[in-house]
Amino acid sequence: MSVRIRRTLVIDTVDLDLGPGVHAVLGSNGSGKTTLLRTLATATAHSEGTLRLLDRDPVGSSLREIRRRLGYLPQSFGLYRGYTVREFLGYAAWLKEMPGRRIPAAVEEAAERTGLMNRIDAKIRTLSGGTRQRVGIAQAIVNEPRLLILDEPDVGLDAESRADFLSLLGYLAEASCVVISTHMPQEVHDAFSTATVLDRGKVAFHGSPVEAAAYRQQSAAPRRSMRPSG
Ligand SMILES: Nc1ncnc2c1ncn2[C@@H]1O[C@H](COP(=O)(O)OP(=O)(O)OP(=O)(O)O)[C@@H](O)[C@H]1O
Repeated sequence: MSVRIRRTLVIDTVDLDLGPGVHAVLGSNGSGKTTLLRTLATATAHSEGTLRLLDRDPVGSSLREIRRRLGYLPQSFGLYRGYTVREFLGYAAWLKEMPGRRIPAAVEEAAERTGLMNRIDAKIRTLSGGTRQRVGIAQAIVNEPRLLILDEPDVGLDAESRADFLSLLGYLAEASCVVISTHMPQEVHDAFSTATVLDRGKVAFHGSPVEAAAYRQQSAAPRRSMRPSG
């Protein structure tokens, strides 16, 4: 499938089949990572080819069904600063059309999994940047999504929070397809299921994260040798 924004072909004939697991989308700035993730999250429509999400075409009532089972953390997102964490997560669950009786337990579970229980009744405006990022992750997982799209979720997380986050990803990926755009170090990618490297909107590489690292090193090499010496 391809995605055009205005007239520009931003995603060019990307052909991927992703199942349960953690799938990294890598590439330099402007390569199309955010656009691909927005398309998988149904925030941007694809313009050519076919897109199937959770075995459905993202149109009409199927689109609504996909969104119920989708979690999305955009690169930058708005938080209701006057809400408490509990209120905000409850609102996110309501937007996902979760049954009202299930929402309180789902909110606490998402807060527990993201280490937010001790701040669950704090107003969002009082939270640090890293804690707000955890709220962003919590809102993405509150409905136990089967498709989870995370655009640079580790931004602002300290080393301990990142380690917790990676074990959370491992747990979620047992049953769900997790697609993550990240600038995390290579050794972290090695635990992921696949890595896709985008280059100007095309898939330049798709395979194991270890092979992706070798590919990226190789493709970066000529550029390094072009640096002026001295
Ligand atoms: N709304 C838009 N209008 C015009 N061009 C856009 C728009 N959104 C994205 N683009 C262009 O599409 C290309 C891919 O952008 P995208 O944000 O998807 O890349 P990215 O790989 O996520 O970059 P980064 O790592 O900097 O976040 C860029 O050239 C960008 O300028």
